[in-house]
Amino acid sequence: MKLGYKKIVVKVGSNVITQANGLPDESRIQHLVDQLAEIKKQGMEVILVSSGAVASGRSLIKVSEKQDAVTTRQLLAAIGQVKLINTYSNFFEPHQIKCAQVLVTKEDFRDRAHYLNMKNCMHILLQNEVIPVVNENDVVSVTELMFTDNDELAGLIASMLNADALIILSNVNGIYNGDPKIEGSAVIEEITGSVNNLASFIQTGKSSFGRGGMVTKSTMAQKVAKLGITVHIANGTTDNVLISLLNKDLIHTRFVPEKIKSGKKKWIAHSETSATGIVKLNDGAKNVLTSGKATSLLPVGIIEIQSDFLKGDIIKIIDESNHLIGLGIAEYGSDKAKERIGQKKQKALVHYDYFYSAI
Ligand SMILES: Nc1ncnc2c1ncn2[C@@H]1O[C@H](COP(=O)(O)OP(=O)(O)O)[C@@H](O)[C@H]1O
Ligand SMILES: N[C@@H](CCC(=O)OP(=O)(O)O)C(=O)O
Repeated sequence: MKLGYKKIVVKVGSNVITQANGLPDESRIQHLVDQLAEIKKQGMEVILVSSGAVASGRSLIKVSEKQDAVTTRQLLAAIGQVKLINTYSNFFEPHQIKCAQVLVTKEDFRDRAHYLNMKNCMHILLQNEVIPVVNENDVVSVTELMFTDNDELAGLIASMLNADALIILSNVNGIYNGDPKIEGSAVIEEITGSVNNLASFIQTGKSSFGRGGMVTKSTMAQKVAKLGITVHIANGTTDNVLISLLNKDLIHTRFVPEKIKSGKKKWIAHSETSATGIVKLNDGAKNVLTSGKATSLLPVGIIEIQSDFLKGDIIKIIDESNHLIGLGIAEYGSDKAKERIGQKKQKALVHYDYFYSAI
């Protein structure tokens, strides 16, 4: 295959594997499995992030209209995930490939011990030639505990496993420069760096069974590409989509990766929600820190500690206008940091190796 990746994460959206009538599209699932098996046989490590539990559940049980949305989703996902994983398992079997169910929550990425347990488990599955099939644990992840959607989850998995590429399969050919339904809109084939006006192209509506929509897909894709992982958004309903994409024979959107960041930086990049402290910098410090050079955050550039933290905590670093500059791990607590505000020749609050620039 022309794209010489060694490890890829493939995310399949609900729409790709659900028919218009809401029932699972088994022939589509089988076709995707056949392609994944082919890719694996070529020597690539494959991790699948698949949505579709709720949609599968809908085909198995009729839910009372009186039931609220949260419990309905729990019920459908709990029943549907069994069917979803069985369908994958049955389709992988003729290829002599085993798949494994990995259900995760946001909490598993926040807690470093959980994170490392999950990472070790994934490694052992891959070492044993098993394809992990990952989904959110929708039974316990409700309301604010949920991922924005499985695109966010796929981005986290790709970062955690240092994948070469993340392939997001949706029901459109990629990100269009206008409404995909309107004639004249075309697929943006390559996106480099942070494109400020990207969101303006995207309609806020989502496809019928999806959760996050294209806006969250593009935000996540830019963040993941910044960590050094190529992100592709392509149409999962196109025949042979994965094989064509990997052979550079498909029109779709590709996010060009930046320089590869370390595993620790990748974890920090996705840890904004678990940050405790908030540290405000002056413009001079902001410029140095975001210049791309290896520089640590020194107390001389700090103008305010807005929220307390302990040594080892993730802290948010903001500029004078309160915009996020980056995230880092504190080398000491906020008590010491407060004493050192604006002072020269003090130990760095965040070492360069543990700083992730969000700009
Ligand atoms: N500029 C755009 N380019 C591509 N798709 C867009 C754009 N604006 C809005 N969309 C919508 O985003 C949808 C895909 O997102 P989503 O519903 O989250 O899918 P999935 O279930 O695959 O995660 C498309 O079906 C499309 O209608
Ligand atoms: N975990 C849910 C999927 C939620 C989700 O993000 O869906 P999608 O936007 O189609 O990728 C399920 O399996 O039904």
